[in-house]
Amino acid sequence: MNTINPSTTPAWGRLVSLQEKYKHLSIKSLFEKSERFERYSLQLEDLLVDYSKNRVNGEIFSALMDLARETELHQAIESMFSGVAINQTENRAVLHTALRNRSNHPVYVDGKDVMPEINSVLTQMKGFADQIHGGTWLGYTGKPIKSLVNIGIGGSDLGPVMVTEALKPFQNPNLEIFFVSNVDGTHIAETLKKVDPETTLFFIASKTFTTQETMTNAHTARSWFLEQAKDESAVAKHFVALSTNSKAVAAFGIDTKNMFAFWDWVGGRYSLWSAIGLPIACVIGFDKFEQLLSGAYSMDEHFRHSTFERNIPVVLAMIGIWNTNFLGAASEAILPYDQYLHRFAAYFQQGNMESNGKYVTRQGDKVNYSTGPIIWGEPGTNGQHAFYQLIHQGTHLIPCDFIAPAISHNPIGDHHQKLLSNFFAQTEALMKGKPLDEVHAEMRKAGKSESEIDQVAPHRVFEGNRPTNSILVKKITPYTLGQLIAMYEHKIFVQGVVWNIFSFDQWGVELGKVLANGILPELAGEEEVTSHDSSTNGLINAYKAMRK
Ligand SMILES: O=P(O)(O)OC[C@H]1O[C@@H](O)[C@@H](O)[C@@H](O)[C@@H]1O
Repeated sequence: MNTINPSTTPAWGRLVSLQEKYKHLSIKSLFEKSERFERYSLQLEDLLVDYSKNRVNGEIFSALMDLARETELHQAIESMFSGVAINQTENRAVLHTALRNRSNHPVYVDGKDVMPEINSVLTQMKGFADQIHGGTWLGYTGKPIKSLVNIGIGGSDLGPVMVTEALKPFQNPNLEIFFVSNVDGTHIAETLKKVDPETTLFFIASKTFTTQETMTNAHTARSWFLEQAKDESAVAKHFVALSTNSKAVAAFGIDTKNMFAFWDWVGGRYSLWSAIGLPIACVIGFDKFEQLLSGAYSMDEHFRHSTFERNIPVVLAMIGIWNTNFLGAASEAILPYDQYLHRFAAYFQQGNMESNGKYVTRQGDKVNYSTGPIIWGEPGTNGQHAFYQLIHQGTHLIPCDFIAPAISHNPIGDHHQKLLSNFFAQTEALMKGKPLDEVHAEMRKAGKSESEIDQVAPHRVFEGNRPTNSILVKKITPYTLGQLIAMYEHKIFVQGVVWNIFSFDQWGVELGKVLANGILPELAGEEEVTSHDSSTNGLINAYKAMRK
């Protein structure tokens, strides 16, 4: 990977001047040109991305595209797809795209084509998913599996949770799925209350198979299971492992023939396309899982081969960079107008923040510009009645992505039209705002007194000019969901390339883990702890006193 500091490129310099030149640029005024929507929207099959409601004009857009070129994005894209070890701090390739490479053309890592291994795990997954989905995999007392429990955390949890929720309309009604991630005993305890050991299958999902939370929950699940089954040999019918670590899987007591492998070149937060996706394949069926892969593949092809100006992930990423680095936005909201997508923002909170929450450049210095934004969001319309106040009238600039399907899986009465009327109205409102004279006129019309108008009118003003993207898909299907996920994955990738950071490691999660491991034995006895600063000592000792 190159080590170009984006802030030293000519394009960045131009963007700095453009920011000054267009500091009063109003999005509304950009719409005086009638072809704005046609020029500033892109379509890939049934996915439409409208980025016209951004504070971006032709000059800014072309400087952003130049910035992508000057930071050698094209070479970086090729390096990722072709298996170069671009995750340099871990010396690994980054090949979630190979997992969904439906062309099956060879992809080489260290001179070896990885496609045969990928295909062989997919075949193994199909064999297993068909039995679970078809009700022919039987538990130790001969009953079909009804309940699936995925035990995993971070990337080994969020993807399968998000996708199984998003694709609930495609779920086999004979199966129910649960996810246990938190080491808080409540999570596993409440889940185990709902399932029967005779008809439950546990997926122990962990890339490393060493993660404290997952191993703790897995051991608890195993003990709970054996209390009833009383026979170690029954474990094989009820526990499977999704991991890269066959030794640790065997040591846990799961037969490696019940292990579904993946590889170190699959990042945790990019792993739902790998064996980590097995629970998805079980509940929606393997054919639908393949459609999810195909959707992602279609976005991969679009991303790899489209010119930057017509490239959806590139355009979204560069507009995000404009908002972050030139307009000063510190966060981005993802707002799906689809209840099934209720975990979508949480999924990309990890995807984005673990990937691009970095202040060290690829050459090891501190960056002199902002990097990854804070990602958050909830489904519309719920968010409208909660936090949109701040998006409309707060002091922070919060660029938002609005996502909606044209066709609902639940076309009841006029629910969907009401939902979508809000989807359309919000981006319009955020752009147009409402000036003081309009508020005055409205209040006068409503017969308000002049003193009331003076007092209240300023509070009813919306300054508008708040940037949004609108993403409309025909329907949420495995295919379109695959496209949407891959679109955001590549957006994150592009931004990491431009920001000159390493997007595929996550050293920032380590320190807390190490300190917790040191504290754990200190919590065992009654003696006073003195090994930390006075706050940490004070808290630990207060905890010990309280638990007596
Ligand atoms: O899949 P395992 O190895 O259990 O890791 C689970 C998660 O752990 C966290 O600390 C992060 O590193 C995540 O990226 C990862 O997805």
